[in-house]
Amino acid sequence: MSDNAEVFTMDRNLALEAVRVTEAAALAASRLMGRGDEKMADQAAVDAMRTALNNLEIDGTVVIGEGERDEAPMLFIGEKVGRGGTKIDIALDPLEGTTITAKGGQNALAVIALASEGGFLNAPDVYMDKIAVGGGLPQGIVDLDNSVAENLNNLAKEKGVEVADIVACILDRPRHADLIAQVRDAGARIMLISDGDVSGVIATSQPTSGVDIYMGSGGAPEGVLAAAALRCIGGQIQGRLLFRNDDEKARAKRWGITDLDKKYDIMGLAGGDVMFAATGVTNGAMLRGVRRYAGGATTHSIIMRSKTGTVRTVEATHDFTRKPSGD
Ligand SMILES: O=P(O)(O)OC[C@H]1O[C@](O)(COP(=O)(O)O)[C@@H](O)[C@@H]1O
Ligand SMILES: [Mn+2]
Repeated sequence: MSDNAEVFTMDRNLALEAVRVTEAAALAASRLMGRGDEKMADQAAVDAMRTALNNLEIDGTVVIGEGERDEAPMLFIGEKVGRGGTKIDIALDPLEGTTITAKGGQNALAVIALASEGGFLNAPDVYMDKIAVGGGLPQGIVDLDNSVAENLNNLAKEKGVEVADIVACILDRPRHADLIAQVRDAGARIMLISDGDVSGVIATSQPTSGVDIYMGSGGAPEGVLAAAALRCIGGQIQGRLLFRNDDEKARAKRWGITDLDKKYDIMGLAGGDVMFAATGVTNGAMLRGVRRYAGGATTHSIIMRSKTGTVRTVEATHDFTRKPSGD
């Protein structure tokens, strides 16, 4: 983290501006819900998010984006966005849940997080092993280096419940077969999700979601975004990058990561002053999806800041007859 990040405070109004950015991406992606074309839905979200971002009075740098310049024509890592102003680092996922959207499933989001310069881990697009729990629990109650059973038992004890009452949210992937078996052996319950672990991690901090712990590997960029959300809403997350080959290791090194086995805590993933905004694309546990009707649409968003812990939900009505682009 740069020295700047320690002393720098983001303009709080920026949080309210950020929601326009996720609203625009969600509105665009939602038009393609259930159309079976992930790429088209993603591209629509990317285009809309980029246009909205470039309207903000910031000197923004995309730190977590759509990929490296050669593979992502827009919102690539290192891309400068905004009309000029405060220096801000940006982590974004214009469509978190491309497959969900293509199938019209649950919990697709348009997501952005802002940090003071240097706040985010420059995570390459590799997998990350993650563990997360909600707020109000003692620091270190779960740890990536503990066994699955140990984590579940400690969490149950702290929450004053049986292990059988604990629900672990895990991405439904063959790579998680062993993890799932260990959770079952420990006696806990499981909620398997098809995609969308930003939403899965945030669910740990929401009592109504029924999720107590998130476990397993997903995208590293999504780990950074989820950490930003938990910084604001409360909760703990740890992440460790997972590399499948030398090329992925080389990528990490290119972004200045020297210790490839490092276990990152929440501040290591998203430090300094952080803001997080998300708009529902499809219906989910936290947010309703975009609803479209003649001449307009409604969006449902959440915006939050680490500095104050204020969490706002914003319901917006968009009139396409007056604002055709929906931005
Ligand atoms: O599908 P994989 O390769 O297991 O990757 C998991 C990652 O993909 C997602 O499910 C969906 O992400 P995208 O829609 O942005 O591609 C993330 O939530 C998760 O971190
Ligand atoms: Mn994603």
